[in-house]
Amino acid sequence: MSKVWKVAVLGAAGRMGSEAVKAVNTAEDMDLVAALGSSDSLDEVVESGAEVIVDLTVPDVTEKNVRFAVEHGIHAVVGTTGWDDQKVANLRDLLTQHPQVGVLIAPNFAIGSILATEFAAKASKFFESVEVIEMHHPNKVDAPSGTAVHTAHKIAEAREEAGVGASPDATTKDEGGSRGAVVDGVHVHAVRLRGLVAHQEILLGDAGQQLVIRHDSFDRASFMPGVLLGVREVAAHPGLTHGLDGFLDLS
Ligand SMILES: NC(=O)C1=CN([C@@H]2O[C@H](COP(=O)(O)OP(=O)(O)OC[C@H]3O[C@@H](n4cnc5c(N)ncnc54)[C@H](OP(=O)(O)O)[C@@H]3O)[C@@H](O)[C@H]2O)C=CC1
Ligand SMILES: O=C(O)C1=N[C@H](C(=O)O)C[C@H](O)C1
Repeated sequence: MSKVWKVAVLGAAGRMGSEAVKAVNTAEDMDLVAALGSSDSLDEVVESGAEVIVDLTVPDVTEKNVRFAVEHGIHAVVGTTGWDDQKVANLRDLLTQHPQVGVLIAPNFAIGSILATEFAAKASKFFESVEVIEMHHPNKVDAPSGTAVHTAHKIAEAREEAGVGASPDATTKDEGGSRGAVVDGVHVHAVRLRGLVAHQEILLGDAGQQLVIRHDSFDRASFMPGVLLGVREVAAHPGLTHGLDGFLDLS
């Protein structure tokens, strides 16, 4: 009999959380021991004997939830957005005091999205210009998306390593932020539209040519294999892993 993971889902009544509850309940190597909403106490996680939490809550509370888990020796798989540099640095500090605990922060659990980000970062040193467009359902509370921020970061890293300069841009007058947010020097545009789930395009331009790398999540089912992989792997990776690509062989 293989290991059966005791899992607590936080944000269990939400769009992602409710899918995760179904996915964990369907996985033979997992046992859903707690499903928490916003009015439940985190003490339930400890009382349930959970070995791993899956955090799919809201940007304002995810840091508190993850800190609680780490302080109680519980691993964490985190899909919630809002992990800025300061929060990530604080978490790294905390994990040094709990070296046996693993935390995965996954800006996106969908394999296609992870590959799109990877391909875009690889391609970006060959093109003078690069911009990101993320498109989501209108109930999303944060912009730009965590995936777009992560993608911009990876692109910026790859271009810096290759010695590629900033994308050319003659704009001197931008009425109302028409050129979007600038994340690590990469312009990021956010669309919110009824009917959408989660979509991203990376536009790469050079003299006389354009490459567009696009990923679409049409259903939240697309995220579930990644969530389950995270639960199965996180304990084997103590410390912080930022991006599910850390658990995949993309070489
Ligand atoms: N990494 C990935 O692949 C993906 C990540 N996401 C991210 O996941 C997060 C959740 O998205 P989504 O499901 O659409 O959002 P929802 O608003 O549908 O769900 C959030 C849930 O969290 C609950 N919640 C709020 N505070 C707490 C708390 N303190 N403890 C427990 N539960 C709490 C809310 O409950 P209540 O209604 O009672 O307030 C709600 O049910 C977002 O940050 C989103 O960007 C989304 C899709 C994919
Ligand atoms: O809120 C969402 O829906 C999503 N959030 C994540 C993000 O901000 O990148 C992941 C995915 O894009 C869906």
